[in-house]
Amino acid sequence: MKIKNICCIGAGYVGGPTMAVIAQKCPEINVTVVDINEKRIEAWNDEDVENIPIYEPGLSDVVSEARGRNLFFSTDVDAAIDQADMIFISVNTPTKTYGIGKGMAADLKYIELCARQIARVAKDDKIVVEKSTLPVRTAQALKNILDNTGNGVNYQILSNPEFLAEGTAVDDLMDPDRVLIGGDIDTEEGNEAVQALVDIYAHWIPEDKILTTNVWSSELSKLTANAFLAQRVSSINAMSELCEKTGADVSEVSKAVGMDSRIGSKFLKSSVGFGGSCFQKDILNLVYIAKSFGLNEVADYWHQVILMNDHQKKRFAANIVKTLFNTVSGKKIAFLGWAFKKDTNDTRESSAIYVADYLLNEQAEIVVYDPKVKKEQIYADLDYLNSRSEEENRQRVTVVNQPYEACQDAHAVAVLTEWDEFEGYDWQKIYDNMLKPAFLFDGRKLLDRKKKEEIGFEFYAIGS
Ligand SMILES: NC(=O)c1ccc[n+]([C@@H]2O[C@H](COP(=O)([O-])OP(=O)(O)OC[C@H]3O[C@@H](n4cnc5c(N)ncnc54)[C@H](O)[C@@H]3O)[C@@H](O)[C@H]2O)c1
Ligand SMILES: O=c1ccn([C@@H]2O[C@H](COP(=O)(O)OP(=O)(O)O[C@H]3O[C@H](CO)[C@@H](O)[C@H](O)[C@H]3O)[C@@H](O)[C@H]2O)c(=O)[nH]1
Repeated sequence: MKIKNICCIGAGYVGGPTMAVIAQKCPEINVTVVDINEKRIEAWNDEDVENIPIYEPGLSDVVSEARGRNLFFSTDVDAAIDQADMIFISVNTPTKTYGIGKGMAADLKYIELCARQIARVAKDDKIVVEKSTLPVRTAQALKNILDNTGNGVNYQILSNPEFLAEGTAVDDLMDPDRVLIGGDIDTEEGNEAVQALVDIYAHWIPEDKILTTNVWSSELSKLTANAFLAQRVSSINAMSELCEKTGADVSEVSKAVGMDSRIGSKFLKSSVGFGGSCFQKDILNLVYIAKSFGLNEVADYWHQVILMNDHQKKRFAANIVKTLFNTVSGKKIAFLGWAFKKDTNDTRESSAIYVADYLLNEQAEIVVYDPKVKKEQIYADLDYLNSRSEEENRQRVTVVNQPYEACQDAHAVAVLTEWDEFEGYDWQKIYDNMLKPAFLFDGRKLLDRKKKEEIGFEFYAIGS
């Protein structure tokens, strides 16, 4: 079966980059990315490709090559569903904020809406691909909705979880460690659908990296991969606190440990805690699934990864207060970085938000500089926590476009994101313009301690 038209519902951090790369690599397939968010679609269609809504290194080049040729962004969801042979669902699946499973389970309302819309519109057979990260066995629910509310057409449901990391999305999509496709591999129709998706990826990915499994293994592998990755960060962060007490240095420990080929060197960088839209949400979802099967020990085991992460953010903030003579009230703290990691404008679950909230509760004044995050986003992140009034957030937090301005007259500077440019700043100039003693807190182990101490900074870095 040859796919001619693809529709992707959801033009976010996954739908946008993933479809741009598929369109670039498969010029004979028309790819239409649709979203109900008009502003987002408008930005994807902006004449100036630098204004697309998602910052990812290399993404604007891919979009400008394919956009208008075989890559389209639209708000006409029905038309795109109608024309497509294959429909990717790439909508958000956040943690539930209400009702049963509040604070733990994945909220599947957007997924269900997509399924109902597909069922209503589709007039011929479709392959529906789960691209969003979903609880294991969601495909069953999708199939039920499609079969029971549809127009009698046949659906094949595939699971094709996305493993890209933000900040490296384009590289990850061009050269992934693997592509995972789950389908109904016990039937001929199921195999045909799986093969149709394999054929798309095979345009640029070696077939030995394209893994096919049953649907449930595929769905669960995505949650498992994120749980393992986040667990490594929490494990090294747990060691960072012990390092600080014992004179060990967590960078040295992680290098020594990571050189064991059985352990490996990646994802052992201690930090002010992991952020991002995925790890916390997906582990909470895993914990909820385990609990719902009565597997309490399994649930508690994974939950500890989150608790450790909460502790890491809190202790970084508490250490700032303690070091600044037990009070930050009225003191100016400069934040370098707000995004949850470098090379992205995404701030979802960024540790910076929680560190700021803690310090604001201690009546600090915060000035933020981030190379890619917009002012409105920073205020929206703080307002979302509902810790204080929106007016107070705007009074006490200032957002500037220049790092030296952020650090001017500050009592302390805190590095919250590992943007490359931070180490290259004129730190002598920053020191000269700060109040003394000038405190520097490195939450990312990015800065050279020796050089900063030579300048005169009182320097604190996670894990040493
Ligand atoms: N962000 C990542 O790095 C990443 C990586 C791998 C997997 N995932 C998973 O991919 C999924 C999407 O994540 P994201 O970061 O792209 O989310 P996102 O919030 O950036 O994008 C989702 C988009 O879906 C749109 N949408 C929601 N309901 C819709 C509907 N009914 N019709 C049309 N559009 C609708 C929203 O308006 C939004 O623009 C999630 O399940 C996430 O867990 C994310
Ligand atoms: O050694 C490390 C590695 C990461 N982090 C932090 O962990 C968070 C997550 O980083 P990363 O995993 O690189 O970014 P994400 O975009 O959240 O990607 C994760 O989540 C995605 C969504 O499910 C998956 O697709 C990816 O495979 C998975 O890496 C960030 O705050 C990082 O700063 C560390 O503190 N130390």
